[in-house]
Amino acid sequence: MTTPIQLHEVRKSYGSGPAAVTALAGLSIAFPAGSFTAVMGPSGSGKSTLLHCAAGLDEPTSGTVSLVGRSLAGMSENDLTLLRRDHVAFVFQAFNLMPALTVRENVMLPALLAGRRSDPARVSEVIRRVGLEERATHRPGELSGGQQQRVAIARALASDASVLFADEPTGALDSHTAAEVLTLIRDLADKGQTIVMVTHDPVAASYADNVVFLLDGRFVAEIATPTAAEVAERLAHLGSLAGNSASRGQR
Ligand SMILES: Nc1ncnc2c1ncn2[C@@H]1O[C@H](COP(=O)(O)OP(=O)(O)OP(=O)(O)O)[C@@H](O)[C@H]1O
Repeated sequence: MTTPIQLHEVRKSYGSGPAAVTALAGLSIAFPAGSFTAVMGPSGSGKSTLLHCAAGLDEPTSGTVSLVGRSLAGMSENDLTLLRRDHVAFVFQAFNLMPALTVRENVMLPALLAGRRSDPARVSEVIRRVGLEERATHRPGELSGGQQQRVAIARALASDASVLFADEPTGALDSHTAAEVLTLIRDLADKGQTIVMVTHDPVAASYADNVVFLLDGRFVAEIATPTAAEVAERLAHLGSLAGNSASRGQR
């Protein structure tokens, strides 16, 4: 099986000297094709930095990243943009929709930016799948948070990207709407997309095939076929360790 996302000994530091912050401390991790992985860990453990480095949105201080079989080291901004455009979809907590465009236009935007023609029937189909067919001509400001996130998911569906990065996709949603959105993300994984989702929510993580836990920028644990209770327990344990290491650092 191929491995579309691979990080090898990735270190990421911000700033320099005594004020430097190490967000990733030599992290090696691989996400196999078609897997749905939740990334968890205490606040500041490096989850978003992992996602940004894996997607080529941020450059590691050292170590290597490969995405859909391409090494990102030394790749130009332009080539990175093209690689993301053709292979990667994003769903963020803050929806990232264009306020002036309708639902339908937002879903078609990645294809438009890539200079590809959208198939109108397919666009209608993905909008129907996320339950927004009656809202297709509305603008994001006229939709609820859950509906806006469903537009972002429809956009990811329409893009046919092989990799989806999601950063707290349900962070702004109530539990019922979050469940709907997670079911849609789960469907994408079942259709073969490789999904990496950062979340604080053990229930959200339980939709994944696998949960990886970070602490202080390192991989520390993993749970396959997780239940929300197992994840919550592990997270509480890591939270207490994070507290200890923070207080050690102050001495
Ligand atoms: N642009 C930046 N400049 C300086 N420090 C940063 C920057 N981005 C992240 N950091 C630091 O790197 C560490 C890891 O941050 P990151 O956002 O990856 O953590 P996280 O696990 O996603 O946290 P949270 O759960 O709170 O979102 C933190 O100590 C953070 O303050």
